[in-house]
Amino acid sequence: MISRKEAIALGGIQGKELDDLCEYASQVRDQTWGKQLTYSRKVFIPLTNMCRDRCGYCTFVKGPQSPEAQVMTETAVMHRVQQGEASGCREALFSLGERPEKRYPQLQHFLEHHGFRRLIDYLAHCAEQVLAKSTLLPHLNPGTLTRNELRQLKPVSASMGMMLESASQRLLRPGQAHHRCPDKVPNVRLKTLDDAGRLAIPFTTGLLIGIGETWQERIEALLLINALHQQHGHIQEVIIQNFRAKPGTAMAHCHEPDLDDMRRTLAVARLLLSPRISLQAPPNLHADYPAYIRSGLNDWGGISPVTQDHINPERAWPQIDHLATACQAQGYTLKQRLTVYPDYLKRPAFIQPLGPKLIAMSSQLNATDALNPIDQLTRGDGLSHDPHISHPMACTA
Ligand SMILES: O=c1nc2n(C[C@H](O)[C@H](O)[C@H](O)CO)c3cc(O)ccc3cc-2c(=O)[nH]1
Ligand SMILES: C[C@H]1O[C@@H](n2cnc3c(N)ncnc32)[C@H](O)[C@@H]1O
Ligand code: MET
Ligand code: SF4
Repeated sequence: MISRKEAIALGGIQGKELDDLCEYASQVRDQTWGKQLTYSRKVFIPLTNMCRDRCGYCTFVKGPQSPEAQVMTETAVMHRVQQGEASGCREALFSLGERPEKRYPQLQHFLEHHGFRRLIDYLAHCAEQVLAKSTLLPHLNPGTLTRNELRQLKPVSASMGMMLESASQRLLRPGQAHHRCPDKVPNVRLKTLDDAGRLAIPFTTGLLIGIGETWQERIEALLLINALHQQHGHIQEVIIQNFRAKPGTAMAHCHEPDLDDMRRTLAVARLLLSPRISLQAPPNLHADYPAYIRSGLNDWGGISPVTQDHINPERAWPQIDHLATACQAQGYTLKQRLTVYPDYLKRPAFIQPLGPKLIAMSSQLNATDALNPIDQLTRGDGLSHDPHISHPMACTA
């Protein structure tokens, strides 16, 4: 483990020095997580892609005038969930725009038409339906939430998440990634993380790397996350996600972080964060699995046999057997996990009221895993033209 001062001094290291740092981070990972890497088999549910923010890197967001703007109906949600069940998924990842109903009357009308006041109420309802009618566990990623909203969502989810992205205030200035994004104000996001801890919600957070933050700001963000975890014990995983530049966004021409930058950041994250916080990087946003494994991560996050990564739709998921082979070549097995990590199953406050269901699913997963460790995953999605996904205008008649 390293100090803040040491971490800051590691910015820019390369070559042998960087190799040694990564080796140290890998040893620390191995001591806690052993020779096993994990992933969660999931379906992606983009409940709506409308959002009141406009992050400079985001292609997910669509304005109501766009033909791609959508709100998923409950039928569409359940259809996708059933496809996920049939493909061995255990997680329904709800990821959506932030408070779009505050900006767009079309969305308000959709909600009223279906008997809901706020988008969060509709999200809670859909998650409840998933729990009642399927074996998938909801993981909710709707962005910033008040303590009351978190309290409302906890009983209908196994875990929740929200990327801190960055703790840099600078990124709110004109020309920066979070200009005019009220939900990306670092103190607002840190408050959500703190409230989630007070309510004992197993929580995922992380940093988006390469959106204009400095190395020192990255370190400060990791330390803030770790401090909240030391207070509440609720940060189950930290995602280190590399920014990908996308055509049509404000940041289309910005530099993407290079492999050394990601290795350095993963290794320092492993050495700064509490060892029991899972360290995750998505496998579909880069090409070098061995280098990532050798930088100290222990988890690949959610991977879907059914749906695209709707945040990065141009980046296909790897086939699980391919990923498993890459892990094996480095001396690691690949294991499916639930959206909530095993540590929390021993802590009743974190799994109320779903505890018995989660514990049963965890044992069942371990039993199946012993029989059938690797399944084939198909590429792509084929759902982008899902007839059940409605244009909001079509629903507000
Ligand atoms: O497919 C994706 N899954 C994303 N996930 C899902 C994640 O990989 C899994 O659902 C969790 O690992 C479940 O524990 C996120 C979850 C969060 O709580 C916060 C941010 C993300 C970001 C992404 C993402 O960009 N793409
Ligand atoms: C769901 C998460 O996806 C991430 N996200 C959004 N846009 C991009 C991009 N261009 N590249 C990589 N990650 C992105 C953000 O961190 C968001 O919180
Ligand atoms: N809008 C939320 C956020 O940025 C959820 C992920 S992006 C679709 O945190
Ligand atoms: S990243 Fe999330 S908050 Fe930002 S514009 Fe996209 S959907 Fe909205």
